[in-house]
Amino acid sequence: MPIDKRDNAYVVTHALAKDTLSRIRDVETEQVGFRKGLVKLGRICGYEIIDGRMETEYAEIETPLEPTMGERVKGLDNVVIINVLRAATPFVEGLLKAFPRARQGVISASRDEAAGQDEDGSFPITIDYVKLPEIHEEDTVIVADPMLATGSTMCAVLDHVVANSVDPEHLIVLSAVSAPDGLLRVDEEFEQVDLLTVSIDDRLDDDGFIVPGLGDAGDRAFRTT
Ligand SMILES: O=P(O)(O)OC[C@H]1O[C@H](OP(=O)(O)OP(=O)(O)O)[C@H](O)[C@@H]1O
Ligand SMILES: O=c1cc[nH]c(=O)[nH]1
Ligand SMILES: [Mg+2]
Repeated sequence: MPIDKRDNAYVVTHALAKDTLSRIRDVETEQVGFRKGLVKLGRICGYEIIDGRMETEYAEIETPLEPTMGERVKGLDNVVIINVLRAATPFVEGLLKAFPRARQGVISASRDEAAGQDEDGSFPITIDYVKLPEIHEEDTVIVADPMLATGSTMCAVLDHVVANSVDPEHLIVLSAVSAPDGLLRVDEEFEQVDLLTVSIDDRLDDDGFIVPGLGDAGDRAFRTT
């Protein structure tokens, strides 16, 4: 079963997704390996979304030899991918291999870690740039961010995505690693969202980092500290 239901979220259980995540968790995996791993994970997750969330339909096709019935994925042209800068960039590169004709949106969001966490554990989020395509009823919208920790970033992002837009057919929040707190928060604030992740980790540490996690995804992918 490639996608399993766990509490309020769905988990991508493809063996290659688990293998790839284990490789990028490894502290010895340097920038290039880390970034390539995130690209690969995005591609696998894209294929799993097609398999688990989209339908196929029969279509007449003409091979060089004779007409026959084939199957086509419905709605492949109605996919919107939203890239939450910056750590989602390699993840989205992989998703685009599954959805090459996706319309794309970009939201630049970052946790203000210097300001510290509020009493409820959430971070203030700075949003610098928002550019979203028009969202239609028939769309599958995938909001991609490899890390869902406290959920502060994703909730701030979703505020922009749902504002002034119709309810799309699917609104999927896709992450590689999630903390239970973040999944709970997004689920409580946006009940229409389908939460999909490769791993639900144990907990958050005192700095709001996912444990065991993989560290700071943006820093590891962009070689900043
Ligand atoms: O669920 P949260 O507690 O909000 O944490 C998750 C967010 O934190 C990281 O981004 P960061 O702010 O480090 O920015 P970056 O992607 O530019 O590194 C990560 O990429 C998520 O966007
Ligand atoms: O564990 C975490 C939490 C937030 N952002 C990351 O990159 N990693
Ligand atoms: Mg971010």
